[in-house]
Amino acid sequence: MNVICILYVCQNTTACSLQKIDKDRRIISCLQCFRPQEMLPNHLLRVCMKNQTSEERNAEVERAKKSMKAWTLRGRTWDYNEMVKRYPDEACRQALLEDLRERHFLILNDPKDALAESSPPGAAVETHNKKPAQPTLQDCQRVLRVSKADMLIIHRKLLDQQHVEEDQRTLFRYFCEAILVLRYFQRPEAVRAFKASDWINKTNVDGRIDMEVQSTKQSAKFSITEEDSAMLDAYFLKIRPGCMQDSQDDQGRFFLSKQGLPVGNVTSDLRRLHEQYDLPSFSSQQARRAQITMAYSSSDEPADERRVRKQKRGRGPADQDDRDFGAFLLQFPATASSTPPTKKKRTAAGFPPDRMFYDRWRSVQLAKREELLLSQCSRRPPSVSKVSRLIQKEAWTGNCPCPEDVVAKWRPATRVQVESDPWIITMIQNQKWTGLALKDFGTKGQGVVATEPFAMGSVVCDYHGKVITGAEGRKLVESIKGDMGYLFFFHAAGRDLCVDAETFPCECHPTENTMGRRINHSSKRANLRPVHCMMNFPEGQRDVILFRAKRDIHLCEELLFDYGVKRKSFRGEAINLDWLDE
Ligand SMILES: C[S@@+](CC[C@H](N)C(=O)[O-])C[C@H]1O[C@@H](n2cnc3c(N)ncnc32)[C@H](O)[C@@H]1O
Repeated sequence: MNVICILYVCQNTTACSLQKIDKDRRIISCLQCFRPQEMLPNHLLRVCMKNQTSEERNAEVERAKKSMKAWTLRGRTWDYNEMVKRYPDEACRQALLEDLRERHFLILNDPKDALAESSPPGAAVETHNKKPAQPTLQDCQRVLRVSKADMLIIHRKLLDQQHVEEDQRTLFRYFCEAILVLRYFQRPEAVRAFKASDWINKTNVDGRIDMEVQSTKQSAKFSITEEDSAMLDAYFLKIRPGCMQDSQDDQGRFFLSKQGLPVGNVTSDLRRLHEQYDLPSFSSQQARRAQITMAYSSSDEPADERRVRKQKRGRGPADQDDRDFGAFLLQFPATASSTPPTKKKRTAAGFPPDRMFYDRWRSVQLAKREELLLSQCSRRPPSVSKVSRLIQKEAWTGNCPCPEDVVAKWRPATRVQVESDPWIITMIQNQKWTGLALKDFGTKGQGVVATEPFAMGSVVCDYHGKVITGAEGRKLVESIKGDMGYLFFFHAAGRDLCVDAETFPCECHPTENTMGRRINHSSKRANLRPVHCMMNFPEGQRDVILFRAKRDIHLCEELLFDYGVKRKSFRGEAINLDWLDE
């Protein structure tokens, strides 16, 4: 038996984390602080309305519930067809779509759905009306990520021989079943048929745990990680024996109900696990499809060729090939740094000796390598020579991306990518944005010019200053009348925020001439668009205003953005962008 070391998270939150899964509480956002709350009445009592009466708090709870209901009914669903009409700019629309998906909005007529069906480019918007959106592999596997911390706590308790409640044991079994279905794409009937002897006969090959599951229809060979194996082992050694009863015939199955019978319905168990975490449920079929789609979309085989290949072989064999290629990828993960599987290894693992899977594997790896290179150029499109240098640094010996292709594939980062981009985070921290210079513009005072071109969508710099939230920021803006353009007031995520760039130099950069505050106003010639982001700094999230290029910006061009000034003649009013987060 392998000794597995798992890092436990939330060690001192054991009790409260596990309590969370006991009750299925609605999360309701507090309309005072705009933060989601699991127990709003308690929160209001202790934090946001501690000085008010209980009647006032009850009324506030009702108001919040109504608001949540209204949002669920109307606000959570977006129709892609409507977005196409309202937001004609493709790049911005895609960024918005990405953002909405990431935040769990429900997208009607999602073009991804059409992509999954490999329909021709351009047909997506017209043909997707009839089908529900195809979830991504990430969506399908979300429940494994979300529940992991709780499962690690149960796992540790099991190993430490501590008491684990009955429902926690059952939940742990659901999780183990979900591992096999959602991570290793086993069919529910195969998981149901999985035998204790299959588990006992598993072998450890170079850190991967190989096993074979015999179901009535077919047998499936696959290998799992040591970490997943540790979870299944804890179930097998610590939970399953407690379920066995002399009076029941368990048929030697691995997964048993608490009455000691083979589990009846793996799909229902998965649904219950999803319900426990308030997540939409995904079937094993959706997970398998998502996995195939992912393998395809990360392959650089043109969509047309894929379609022709599928058509030639007919639907059945093509699907079988895709499944086999999925198994091939599980056996030989294609990362940017992995070495390609040799013919000997491929055949030893039971795959055909020809190059078909090998070539597809290389395509997947090439796409990953391109992705890796592009992730190092998040601010602006790289030059061919920069990509060549990055490739050289990686010292790949074969299957190298072509620098020109990488340059052509550059796209502006989505908001979610920007919010965690290490380079942008460093620039905000040290205020050493490159490609910018100060210039005197006479009556306007100083302004900022581009010393390098910026492609549309590039992140140019931030509007730096102390962020003041709520009424205090509004008061600050109102108290300063007239010639004043260093307060950036806006409304985002339901809150009033004000960036104070008037206090200069700022506390955090006493010696830096921060650039964002020097950018002048123009409503007609604006080439920058301010965007509100919640940047993920190592010490936590923070509100930041970033400027992105609205169009390609040329060398020596002055950078300008629209302060949102209503009056015709600009007199230096505070920047006032109520619409920023709409
Ligand atoms: C955020 S600052 C911009 C940098 C400023 N020009 C400087 O020298 O520090 C805003 C101030 O710049 C000036 N300004 C900005 N845009 C202007 C414009 N289009 N016309 C005239 N003055 C402008 C106004 O004095 C305004 O209060």
